[in-house]
Amino acid sequence: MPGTPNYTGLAGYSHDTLPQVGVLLVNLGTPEAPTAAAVRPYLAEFLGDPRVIEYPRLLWLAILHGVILRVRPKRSAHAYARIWTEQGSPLRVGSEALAAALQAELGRRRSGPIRVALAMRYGRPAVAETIAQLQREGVRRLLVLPLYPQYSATSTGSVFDAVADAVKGLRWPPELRQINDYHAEPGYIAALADSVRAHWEQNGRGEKLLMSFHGIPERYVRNGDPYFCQCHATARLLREALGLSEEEAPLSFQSRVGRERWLHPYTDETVKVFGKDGIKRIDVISPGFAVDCLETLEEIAMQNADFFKEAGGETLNYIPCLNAAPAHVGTIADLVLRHTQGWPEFAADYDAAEAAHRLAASRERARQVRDNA
Ligand SMILES: C=CC1=C(C)c2cc3[nH]c(cc4nc(cc5[nH]c(cc1n2)c(C)c5CCC(=O)O)C(CCC(=O)O)=C4C)c(C)c3C=C
Ligand SMILES: [Fe+2]
Ligand SMILES: [Fe+2]
Repeated sequence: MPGTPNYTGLAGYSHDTLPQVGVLLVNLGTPEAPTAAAVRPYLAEFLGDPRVIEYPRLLWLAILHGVILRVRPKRSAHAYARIWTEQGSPLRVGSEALAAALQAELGRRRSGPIRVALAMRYGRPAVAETIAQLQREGVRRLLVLPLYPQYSATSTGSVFDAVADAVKGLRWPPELRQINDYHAEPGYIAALADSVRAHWEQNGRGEKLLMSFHGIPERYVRNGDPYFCQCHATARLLREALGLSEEEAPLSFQSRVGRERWLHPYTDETVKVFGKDGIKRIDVISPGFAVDCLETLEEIAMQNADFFKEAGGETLNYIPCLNAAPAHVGTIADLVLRHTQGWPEFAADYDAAEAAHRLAASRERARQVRDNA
């Protein structure tokens, strides 16, 4: 029996629409405002994601809604207020700038039609609404690029879930490709190394270069998450690029939540040990974040800087994320070009003018067939 369609689609399909390639950048998401009222729904969605908290479901939802969402939003809002800008949350501002710069860079490097869009895994613009919008704009092939250099089921895996959910409801899903990670991408490592050298030139050099990555529960790694290994690989490659030893440039994990054991060593404990050991000056970089956010600007540059000083240190210099720096945009564009190879509209020899010409000719033939009928 006909009724409401089970799948959404675009009415009025016509053979003469030029298909487009789309690139969907996805970052974590961030609250709409630095207030408890705005942080609560964001945290409810984030911490309600079974990829993030792998715990017996009903028990966890009871703890989340009964305890955590009553306490944490206020505390988090206070932290967000310390880094909020006139344009909004740094994570949003930085991600939007990166997406705009990538669109411009791809336009310079390829003549084929390509549309870059940005979605957030939690909050807005949501992955599903962004994919629907891309479809309306004619995107038939879609490359998904989560803005997480290292793969984790909790971050990248969750983005893939959201994409799968979004296309499940579509009558004609786009052709899909997904980038798992870019933790060892040579251009990415070189861009990080250059940013460290530039920082040293401008600010002088600390006694240590601490590479701090977002942590995850150790249990997830035991159960097969490659995140720990990929963080170590990024750290080793960055050390090699800078000619530093493991002692000069150690690795640590930040941002743990809850009582479970997370990946070690912890960033806060590490900077405290440095301070106690008489180290006066350290540099900290976060090679697991594409753009600056709460975890870098507040947790590293403010909180951990305080921990270091309280323990006897003098200066913690935070080295910013690559954000929309040209070297970062260039390496992401390289990734996109490599992963879209073979897609006709995006091939090296694609000629947009020729395609438009052929399209016009086919439209004209269709009109003649109609008129003769
Ligand atoms: C409790 C579990 C969490 C896991 C697992 C986790 C993994 C994870 N997170 C990022 C990137 C970011 N996390 C950010 C903030 C943030 N992370 C958690 C919890 C987990 N993250 C919370 C509760 C928060 C919110 C802030 C707070 O209340 O402390 C951010 C910054 C967001 C912003 O708005 O600026 C990023 C980015 C990765 C890459 C990751 C796994 C590898
Ligand atoms: Fe996180
Ligand atoms: Fe944090």
